[in-house]
Amino acid sequence: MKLIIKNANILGAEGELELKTIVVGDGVIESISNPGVNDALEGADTKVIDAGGKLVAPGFIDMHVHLREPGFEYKETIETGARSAAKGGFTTIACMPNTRPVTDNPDTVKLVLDRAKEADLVNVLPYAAITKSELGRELTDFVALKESGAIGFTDDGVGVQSAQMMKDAMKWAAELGMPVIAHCEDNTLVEGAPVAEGEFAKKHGLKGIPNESEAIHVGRDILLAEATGVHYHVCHVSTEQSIRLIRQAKEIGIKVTSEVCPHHLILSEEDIPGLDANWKMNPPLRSRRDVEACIQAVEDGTIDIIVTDHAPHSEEEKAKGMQLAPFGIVGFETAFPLLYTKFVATGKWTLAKLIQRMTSDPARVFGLKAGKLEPGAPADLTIVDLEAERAVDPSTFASKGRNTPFTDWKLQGWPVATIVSGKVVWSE
Ligand SMILES: NC(=O)N[C@@H](CC(=O)O)C(=O)O
Ligand SMILES: [Zn+2]
Ligand SMILES: [Zn+2]
Repeated sequence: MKLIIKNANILGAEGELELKTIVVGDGVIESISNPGVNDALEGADTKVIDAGGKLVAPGFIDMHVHLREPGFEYKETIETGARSAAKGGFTTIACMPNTRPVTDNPDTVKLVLDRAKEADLVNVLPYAAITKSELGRELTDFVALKESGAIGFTDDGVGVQSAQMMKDAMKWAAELGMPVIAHCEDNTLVEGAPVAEGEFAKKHGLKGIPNESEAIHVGRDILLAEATGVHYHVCHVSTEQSIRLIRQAKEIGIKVTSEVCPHHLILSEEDIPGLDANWKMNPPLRSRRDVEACIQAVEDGTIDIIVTDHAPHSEEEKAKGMQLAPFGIVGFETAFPLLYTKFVATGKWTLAKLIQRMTSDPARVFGLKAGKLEPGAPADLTIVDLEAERAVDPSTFASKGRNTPFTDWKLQGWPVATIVSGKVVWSE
C-alpha cells in the first residue's frame, strides 16, 4: 500500500517552504512532486494524508536519550519512551547504557533491540558502555558489543575518570570505526554539588559545580582523540570553556563533534525559581554567559547537533529535594516547541537551521541513513503545526516522567503526526 501526503510544506534547498506531494511505498520516499502531479495515484490501494499546508520535515533524530529499560521500568520503559519520542516528532533515538544491568554486554544490547522492535514505534539505536557496569575499572568487549548492534561507546551518567582507560577505549573504538561519546565530568571537582556555582548556589547555601569539571575532561579527551584518531563526541556541552576547546580542536582537524540540550540553550542558573528538583540536571544550568556561548556555538557549527538527554525519574525521586533528588529532566515532548518558540519564532534562527541540527546533522555525525527528505530515503517524517500554541502540561505526557522545568510555558510549533517507515506511529 502506498501512502500519499498531500499539501505538505517542505523546506526547499534555499530554506524556503514549498507545497509538495510526497509519495511513500515500501516504507521509502518514492517521489516528491508538485501539487496535482500524482493525483492519479490516489485510489484503492493508497492511504492519503492531507497535511493541510503544515510543515512536513524529516523525522527528528535524538542521539542522547534514557529509556531506563531494563531495570528502571518505574521511570520509563522502551515502549513509553519510544511513544514519548514519537509524540515529540522524533523517529530515531539513541539510548544510553546506564540501565540495570548496564548495557555492557551483548545480551542487554539485544534485549533493548528486541523491546524496541516489539514496541514498533521509532527506530531505537543502543549505545553500549565503555566500562563494565560503568564503574571505570575494566573495558567492555567492544567487538562483541559492536556485533550485537551497539552504535557507539559511552559511560553516560558518569565521566571516565582514568585517562589511560579513556585512551585504551579510544584506541579500540578507532580500530573498529566506532565513536566514543563522552559524559565529561571530573568527580574530584563536583563531589556532592547539586547545582552550578553561581548566585543560586550561594543564596541557598549549596555546593556548586564549577565549569572546569566539564572542560577538563573535554580538553583531556581532545588530546586523546588526537593521539588515537577516534571519532570523539562530547555529550551535553554546557560551558564556554568546553566550547572554546572544541572550536580549537575542530580548527586543527581533530575528529571531534558535540551536542547541546534545549535547556542549556534557554535556561541559566538565575532562572531556577527555588529548591525544586525539576530544575536539577547534569550538567547543571550554568551562567547566562555559558548559555550565550552555547547558542553561538550552535550557530557557528562548533556544536553539531541538538539532543534532549531525555532523563525521566519518578515523582517520589524528584520530591527528595534539590540536594538528594537524582539529576535529569524529560525532553522529548517539549524539545521542538521550545526551540521553535525561542529561536525561530523570534527570528534568531531560520527554520531550516533548527531542522538541520535535529535531522541531517545527527545523521551526518553518526553516519545514519536518515535525516533527509528525498526519494530513496526512509519515510521517517514529522508533521508539525507551526501555528499551534499551547501550554506545556506534564499530565498529558506519553512519557512516565513528569520531571520538567517547563510546566505551563506557552509554546508554539507542536508536532501533530509522526511517521516511521511509512507508518503513522503517533498522531494527535
Ligand atoms: N542528564 C542527567 O541529568 N541525568 C542522566 C545522566 C546523564 O545524562 O548524565 C540520567 O540518566 O538521569
Ligand atoms: Zn551525561
Ligand atoms: Zn544522558
